[in-house]
Order: sequence, then C-alpha cells, then structure tokens
Amino acid sequence: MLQPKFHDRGGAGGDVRFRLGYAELLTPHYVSKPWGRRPLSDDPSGGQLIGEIVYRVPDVGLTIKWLQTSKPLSVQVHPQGAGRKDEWWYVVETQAEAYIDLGLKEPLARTKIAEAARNGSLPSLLNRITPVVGCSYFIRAGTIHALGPGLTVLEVQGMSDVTYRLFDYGRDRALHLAEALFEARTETGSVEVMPDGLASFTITRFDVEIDSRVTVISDRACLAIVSGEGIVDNQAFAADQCWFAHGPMSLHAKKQTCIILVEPRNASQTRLNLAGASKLTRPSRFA
Ligand SMILES: O=P(O)(O)OC[C@H]1O[C@@H](O)[C@@H](O)[C@@H](O)[C@@H]1O
Repeated sequence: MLQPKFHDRGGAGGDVRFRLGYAELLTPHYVSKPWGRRPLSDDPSGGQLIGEIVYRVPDVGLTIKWLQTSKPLSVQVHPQGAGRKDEWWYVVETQAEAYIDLGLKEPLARTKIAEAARNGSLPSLLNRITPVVGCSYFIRAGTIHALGPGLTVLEVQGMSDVTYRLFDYGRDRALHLAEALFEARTETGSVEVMPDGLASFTITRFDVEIDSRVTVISDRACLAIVSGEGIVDNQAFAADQCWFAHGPMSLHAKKQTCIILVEPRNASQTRLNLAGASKLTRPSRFA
C-alpha cells in the first residue's frame, strides 16, 4: 500500500507535522508483439520483439503503455459497451514510414466492412494520417483504427484492455470479426485531440525548462516522462519512466523535460503549478 509521508517542520514551533506527497516509480511489464521492436536500452525479453511497455495503475484506474512499432498493428476496434476502451496517443518518435489509420474515409455498412476485412482491403478504406512528433490523437471507442510501423507512441487508457481484431495482415493470431463489427462505428468522424468530458482521464503536457522547479499538486496522477531527467520527491527520474504521484511534491528538471500528466477525471485536478503547461498539439490533417 502506498502511504503518505509526514515530515517534521521543526523550527521554533516544535513538532508541527504537515503532510507531503510522494512519488513512486512504477514497474513496467514488457509485452512481446509481432509488430514490436527490441527495447532500446536493456533487453528483458531474451531477444523477442517488444511492442508494449505497460504500466497498470489500478489506484488511479489507468493503464499507460509505450508502444514501439516496426510493422502495422492489427486493424481493430475497442468496445463502446461493456469494457469500453477510449484511448489517447501522444506521438513520441516517428520514422519515415510511419502512419496512423484512423476512422473510415466514408460511412460504410457493416456488411461492406466485413467484406473488406475478409479480402484485406480494409486499410485502404481508412483515413491515413502522417503523424508528427508531439501531436496527440483521441481514439474514441468503436473507431476502426491501426497504428502503422516506425512509431513510438505513449498510450493512455482506462483499466479495460479489450481489442477486437478485424484484419491482421495474415498473421497467425485470432480475429474477432463478429465482436468488432458489433462495436464498430460505421459513420465518419473528425480527428480529435481530447474531447471534453468523454474520457475517464484528463491529460496535461508540461515542458519544464532546464534547472527549473515545479510543484506537483495533483492528488492522484501518473507522470509519464517523455524526455529529460531530474528529481521528483527526492528520487531521480529519467525519460521513458512512469511514476505514480500523490501531491504535493517538488519536481526539479535537470535537463529540458517533457512530462505528460494523466489524472483520473474525478480527481482534484490542481496539477502542477501551471508555469510549464503547454496546449496539446492538434493532429495533422489526413494525408
Ligand atoms: O492486437 P494487436 O495488433 O497486438 O494490437 C493491440 C494494441 O493495439 C493498440 O492500438 C492499442 O490499443 C493497444 O492498447 C493494444 O494492446
């Protein structure tokens, strides 16, 4: 269990105690995927392709994943009903071949979607986006989508992790055509950054200047360190890590640092002091 820390304020007033927050480095779980890449630093997989580095944070009702791709993922749908899964992507790195297929180009009957899934033409019916580093995308439950190759993406979702595959480029993995067709949105929709009030979480991106300090005030949050390094709650942090934060606590950036702060929607959202907050970047237009 995570426990709050109490500190003796000392001084002339004697043993006045006040509560400080705490930060805890979360443990990653490495998931091998046929579309993955090797981890950049260590290799806990013994040579397998790692596609997902997963942090599950039940205390906050969130799952955070770093996705690293070398091939397209399955064309898939997440449920809108039971086990609803909305997800949010932040583009960390792109290679020349990178793309994201997001939503239908035209409204399509379920029978046509099924036919295209069976004959392999489904990717050509989706909006293809050229992702740009720093852009973010909200993938509303039920949207037909697939990440392409050459991407590192930070993904935020709730605790549900249900994926129904429509098409998998001939790979030897299960498809879930009936469930996917049932859950799929058949209309078109615009590319979204983060619609108001829909997701179970909120996102704020912070760019903290080298050698500056901010105070994390959030009551329950995750800090995904996209880049940089420094000290949080007297512990060293570095890029690619994910922390649980129970504010208030101080964060000192020793290098220019980019942090994605994720909070459950019902938390007291007082966040960091707002000095370094930047707006989420609008997605690029369809290619
Ligand atoms: O079914 P595959 O292709 O392995 O992809 C599954 C992955 O898809 C991504 O778009 C995300 O939704 C991940 O959370 C999910 O684990």
